[in-house]
Parts: sequence; structure tokens; C-alpha cells
Amino acid sequence: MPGAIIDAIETIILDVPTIRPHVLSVATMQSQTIVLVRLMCSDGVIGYGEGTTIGGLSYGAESPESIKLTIDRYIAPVLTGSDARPAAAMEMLRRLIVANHFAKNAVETALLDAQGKRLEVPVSELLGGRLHDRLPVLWTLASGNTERDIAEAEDMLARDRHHAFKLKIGKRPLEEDVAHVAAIKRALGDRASVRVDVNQAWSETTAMRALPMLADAGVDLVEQPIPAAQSAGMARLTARGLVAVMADEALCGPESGYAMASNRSADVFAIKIAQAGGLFAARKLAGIAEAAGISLYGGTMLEGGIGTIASAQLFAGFPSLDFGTELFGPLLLTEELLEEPLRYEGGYLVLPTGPGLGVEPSERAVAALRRDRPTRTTVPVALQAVG
Ligand SMILES: O=C(O)C[C@H]1C=CC(=O)O1
Ligand SMILES: [Mn+2]
Repeated sequence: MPGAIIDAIETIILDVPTIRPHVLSVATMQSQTIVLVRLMCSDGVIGYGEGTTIGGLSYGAESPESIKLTIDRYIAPVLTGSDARPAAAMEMLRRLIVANHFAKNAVETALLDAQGKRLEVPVSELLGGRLHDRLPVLWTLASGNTERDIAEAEDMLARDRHHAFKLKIGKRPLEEDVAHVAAIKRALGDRASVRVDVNQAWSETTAMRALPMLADAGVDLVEQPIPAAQSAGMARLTARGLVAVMADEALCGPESGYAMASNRSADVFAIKIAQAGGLFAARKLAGIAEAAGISLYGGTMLEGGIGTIASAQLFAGFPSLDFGTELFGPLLLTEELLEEPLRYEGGYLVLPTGPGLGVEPSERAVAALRRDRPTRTTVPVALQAVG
């Protein structure tokens, strides 16, 4: 079937301030960096994708700059002039380019956006159709200060924006972290689910000590307490059965998910389209979890609107998301990056219904935030003298 051809792929780095410092065990974010992908096709359709990570190279193996370079130097030359259908293009990348999951996901998102627009259906329809029109979304409390976190949670509850909270811990000594978590859970009580994300910071010994303390404090879920490579340790922590254990950084596609599921190394999988290497790979990962009786959670790399909605288009087809999602990335940013802001209401993200991703980047925001924008106009000395 003859179809559209990929004409060009462009990447733009955007630097966007966060509404407050976001403190993780691996990095403190004052801003988020987004690689916007614009994919131009021979039929005039333009698809958008997003490559976003956290804290430069402190979270994962790809940085915003390396995502841009991989796409510009390696992916764009391979795909330019070839079939714009997502499966064909991604299969070519799979054969020719090793790893680089964040870059591949950004391009696959743009391919799916373009294909959806071409066929006039949402991306969720390309994946088989939605089971949900809205997804539950938690909020991460990570100001680095207990009182400020409690005030932030109270504000979110009062505004009916989120009913579950994830706390970032692992940076401070265990006892301090547990006191922080317990204080927040005590303040919120049954009004909110409280979970923690350690981002790999603990040894297995510390995690073994931590689990009963966190269970006592009323925590519902403990995310990636120990390093990603230590799947046997994750299995031992999961086997304690004290509190649900979730794998995040350990999951970088279906193969890692298969290994984790085979050893029951987690109760819950955080599904992230970027970490998995794209929506197709993330869907395979979710299928492995479902087959193994492992619960699903919709993860984020704190993407802006494009990456957030790409994730939502996939998650909307999951039969169940026992622990909801964390698709709040755009709410952490000071600037609106989309033409139409996303709809968050009553603890949910409402899925757009338009073709493709159903959202468009704001050209005004792109021009204002792109890293390569001219920063100041230099007035030639001769003109200054005349003025
Ligand atoms: O899961 C992570 O580690 C990354 C991210 C998701 C939410 C958040 O606050 O940070
Ligand atoms: Mn995590």
C-alpha cells in the first residue's frame, strides 16, 4: 500500500522552569528540559514527539543533548525518505540503532501522531481503542520540606486536583525519611494514598529495615528502593509482603520486564513509554505484567504535554491501572507548552478526543523557550553612538 514518506525530522531543545525545586535522591530539578520532535511527511502531515529525562544524566543513560544528537545524526538520516507508517519505521530503527530508548520513543510518538492525524483517529485507536476516557493522576510531593509538602497536599485536596501522593525519599538518612513520610501520612490520614519513590538510593539491607517502618507509617507502595540491576534483591523485598513493591528504573523494555516477572521481582510495574523505548514496547511490557499477575502503574519522566498525552493514549487502553498514573508533568512547569492546556479535574487527566495525540505545541512557547533562541540583541557600537 503506497503511503506517505518521511520528509524531514527536526529537534528543538526547550528549557522550562519548574514551579518549585523538585527534590529527588538523584537530582534537584529547578527546570525541565524537553526535546521536541517535529516530523514532516510528504502528505503535509506533521507529527510531534517528545524526548524528556530527569536531571541531565543523573537519572538515565540518555541526556536531552544526547537524545537530540541521536535523532539528528543517526535516526533522521535513516528515516528520511522512508515509509511514514510507525511499525515499518520503528522496525528499521530497531535493526539499525541499538538502545537509545528515549530518542526512539520521541520519534515513535511523532510517527504515531502523524499516522493518527492522517487516518483522522486518536493514537489510542491506532493501538486498539480506549477503555478509559480519563486517567487517575497523583501528585509528587518533593519540595524537600515536610511542612511545605503537607501544605501542598492540603491545597491539592482542597482543589480536588489529586487524591494520591508520591513522596521522593532516599536522599536523607532512613530515620529522617521515615519521620517525614509518617508526618505527611498522619496529616492526610484516609483522605489520600501515600506512596514513596526511593529512586534506587538504598542498599538491600537498608530497604529490608525500611519496609516494616514504611508499612507502619501507612505507605501503600514503595518504588524502586534498590538499584535497578539488583532484581534478586527486589524479589526478596517483594517476598516480604509487607507493602507493595514497584519496579521503575529496572524496566527498560519487554525483556527486562520478562526477567523481573519470571522472578516475581515486583508487585507493580511502572510503565514508562520513554524507558521502554516507545509505546509499542511499553505495551508489550504491560502485557507481560498482566500475564504474570503484576499490577500496572502509569509512569512519567515528567514530560511536558506531548509526552504526557502520548503516555495517556497508551494507558487508556490498559484494562486496569491498579495504582493509577503520575501523568502530572505539565503541572510542574511554569509555562504552558500546548495550544490548548490539558484538562485535569477531580483527580483525573481527561483524554483529548482529536486525531493523533489530540494536542499541538504552542509555537509561541516554543519560540520563547527554545535553548537556541537569540538571547540578546547586540546593538553595534556605531549605532549606539548615533542614538
Ligand atoms: O518516577 C520517577 O522516578 C520520576 C518522576 C515521576 C514522578 C516524579 O516526581 O518523578
Ligand atoms: Mn520512579
